[in-house]
Amino acid sequence: MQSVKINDKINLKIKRMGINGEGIAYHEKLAIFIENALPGEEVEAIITQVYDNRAQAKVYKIIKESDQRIDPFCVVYEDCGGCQTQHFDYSAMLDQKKDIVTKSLDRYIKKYDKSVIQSTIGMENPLHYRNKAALPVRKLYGKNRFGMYARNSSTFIPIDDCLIQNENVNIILKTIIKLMDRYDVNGYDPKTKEGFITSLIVRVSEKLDEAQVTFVINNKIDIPNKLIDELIDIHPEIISIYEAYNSDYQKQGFNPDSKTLIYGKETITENLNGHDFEVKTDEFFQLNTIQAEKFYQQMKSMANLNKEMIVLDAYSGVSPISKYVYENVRKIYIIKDEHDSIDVNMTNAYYINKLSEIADNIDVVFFDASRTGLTEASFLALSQLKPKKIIYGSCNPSTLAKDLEKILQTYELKEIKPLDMFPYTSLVESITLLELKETNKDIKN
Ligand SMILES: C[S@@+](CC[C@H](N)C(=O)[O-])C[C@H]1O[C@@H](n2cnc3c(N)ncnc32)[C@H](O)[C@@H]1O
Repeated sequence: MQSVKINDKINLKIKRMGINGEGIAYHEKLAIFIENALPGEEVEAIITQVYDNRAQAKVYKIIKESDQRIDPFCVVYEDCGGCQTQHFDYSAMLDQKKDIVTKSLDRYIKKYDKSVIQSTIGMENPLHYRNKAALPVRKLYGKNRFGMYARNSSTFIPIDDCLIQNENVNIILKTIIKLMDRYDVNGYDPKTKEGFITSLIVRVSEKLDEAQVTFVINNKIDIPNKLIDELIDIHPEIISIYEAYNSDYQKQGFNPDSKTLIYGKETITENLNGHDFEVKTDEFFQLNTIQAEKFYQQMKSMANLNKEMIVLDAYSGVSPISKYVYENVRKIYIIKDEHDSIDVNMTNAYYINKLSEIADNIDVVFFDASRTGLTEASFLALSQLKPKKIIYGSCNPSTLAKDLEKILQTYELKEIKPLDMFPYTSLVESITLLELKETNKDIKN
């Protein structure tokens, strides 16, 4: 039996922020997650859900307000699920991101030196940073609209603009919607089941001013040529247009095999610190161009490379890490996903599918895994290759901490640098430096 039940009203002191941006308080040792409450605040909260090990609540009244509470800058912030921390001072949020990393490690790792966790690398101007939007489209009251989903729900919230998206992404989205109205190409209407465009994906390259558009449809149709012609006439920077299929209008994304190029090139080019990247619509590319440059530079500098070293880029994607480091090392092994294209310019790069293809001692392994953390193959790589250093780029402090619990049996934790890749959200990116313990070096030799 829990100490609270649904609809109970209780006073709570918020101790810290959770990984989804909620305030966390304790009531008779039960953790309660309170949406929109900030660390340091005292609130009267209404319990909305009770689970075995936690409860959820919403703020009924703020009794003591945090000095760091600010007015959100977006009119749909309360409804939209895109941002979670617009009501919190930006620099205070950078401190919270460091704290989120610390609390995640505390859960999994018994003893470590907390001073290894550095301050969060933030943005000078944290607006308009997203270089890509993938937004649902609906026909509402006779008009096409793009929008977002409400927090924790599939309710469509129409928007006209988004202050965290690149400004040209907003402008292109608005042009497409206007042309959809003009040419009677309609967003899906779940009530009438009419219309067929379920979402729009717009990606821009900020350095080279190119743009890519993907129409996601739930029915095989052809987007009229006159719509495409007018779109590229208004926006000559759009050099790549795809159509892709997804039968479930509530799900983001699409089946990569269903995509068809309907105009221009397969890729757009972005440049980070002098390195060009060709990106297809379904390929991973960091969403925040300014922070991506800092992220890769940081990974490189933490590795402290020299021309004698042999390194491994284990989750390479379009190979940003390899491009940043290949000129500073003797040889680089790159593990690619089957769909990723190979860059022929890196003459000391060896593309491999399996670890058994590595014929050298590896000095440094770069991991830049997905949110789910390292795969079994990565742990196998560590136990077989025993690299002297690991540079682990993570976008999820929970899976990072879980992985570190295992890695720290043989490696020493030297440094963690959180980085704000997604301002005004609770997401935390970080880079961790680990070094092989002396005792394990002996075993290898
Ligand atoms: C966070 S992204 C990083 C990609 C790249 N390092 C970058 O910075 O753009 C993770 C990448 O890991 C790839 N990936 C996921 N699971 C993988 C696996 N089992 N083997 C190889 N690559 C994988 C994904 O395709 C994706 O490109």
